[in-house]
Amino acid sequence: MGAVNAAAAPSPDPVALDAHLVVEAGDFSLDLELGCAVGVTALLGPNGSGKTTALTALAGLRRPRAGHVRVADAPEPEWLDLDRGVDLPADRRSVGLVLAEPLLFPHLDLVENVAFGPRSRGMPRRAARARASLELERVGLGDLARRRPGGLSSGQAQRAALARALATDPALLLLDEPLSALDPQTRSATRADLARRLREFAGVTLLVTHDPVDALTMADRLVFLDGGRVTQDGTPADVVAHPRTAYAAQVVGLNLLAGTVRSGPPVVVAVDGAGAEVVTAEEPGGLADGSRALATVDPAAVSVHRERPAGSPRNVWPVVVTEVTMAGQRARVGLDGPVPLVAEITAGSVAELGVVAGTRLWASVKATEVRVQPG
Ligand SMILES: Nc1ncnc2c1ncn2[C@@H]1O[C@H](COP(=O)(O)OP(=O)(O)OP(=O)(O)O)[C@@H](O)[C@H]1O
Repeated sequence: MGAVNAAAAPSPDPVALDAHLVVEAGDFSLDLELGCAVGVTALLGPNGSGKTTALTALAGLRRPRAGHVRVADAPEPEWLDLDRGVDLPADRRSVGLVLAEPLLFPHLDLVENVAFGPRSRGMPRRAARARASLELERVGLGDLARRRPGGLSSGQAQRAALARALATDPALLLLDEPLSALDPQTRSATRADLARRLREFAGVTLLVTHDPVDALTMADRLVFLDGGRVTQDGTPADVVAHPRTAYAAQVVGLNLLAGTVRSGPPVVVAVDGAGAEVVTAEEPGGLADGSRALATVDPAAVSVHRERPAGSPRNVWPVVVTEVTMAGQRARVGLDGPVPLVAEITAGSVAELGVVAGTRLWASVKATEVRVQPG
């Protein structure tokens, strides 16, 4: 049996991006080691923690003081090795870059915008346009190929920016807060399209974001930075189980419930495997009956009670406390019930309700506190 198990054990994913970046910028210093497999790694951290500095150093737009960058699948895999005098210029690094603002050429239509990269790398005009059309199809913009950027919505422009970044077959895709300039409705629809496209991309993606939903829905791995140093590196499940910093706890602390929509009013998400439903006061556009959705609830919006609460809350479930973690005057309380939840309550409530592992309580969430987006 042992031999069978050993044979079946998955081998670790090969490292496709191997980097060590030592960057100094004024008083700030970044010292970051990264080993990423193919897939999406989210880079998270508070303002000024060094996320953008890391991306610009990888792209060759900023020179580290020391370090190395190797990207296994790039045509020229050695991008940086300062000990050996290697520092490949930005235009020879196989990088796609998407920023918060799409920065498309206003006088060119979408096909020409997206064909620009392949053309400038020597691809013949007709082939570059065919490639651009394919990339636009892949992000759902096939019908808008002849439009100029001025005629696009913000979400369409950002999808066009992704198509442009991928049209050169980069080995490394860098996304710096790609959804942060979008309004909430556009943001969730664009996120779903982006996530779908990234799952098909065969290279390494580094996604800088402040948004927990971006990180939890798109990334296979989370790397947390603070003050230019890695504070935690793991899968979303690892970080949820053992967040090492208050920032990480806050990021992964969001209750995220995947399920299927039943159109309303009120709109309901039937949570996968739970036999429970979550009612939302939102009327999310584009979520047809039976479509996949993600409902999110801030732990601070989960109330706990000794008795079944009377009155207005639409979402009320009997729960059992699984664990209590104190952080200053607040406590995070794990709850097992028809839907798994984390509640964040005051230390005073913990004492008042006698909350310890095994306590039976009622949890309630107002329908106005449930956000829903395409899943
Ligand atoms: N050219 C520079 N000269 C001096 N300081 C700089 C320079 N570039 C960046 N910094 C500093 O480096 C630190 C990291 O900045 P960086 O933009 O990488 O952070 P970030 O994590 O991307 O932040 P945000 O989330 O706000 O975008 C900041 O303190 C910033 O002020």
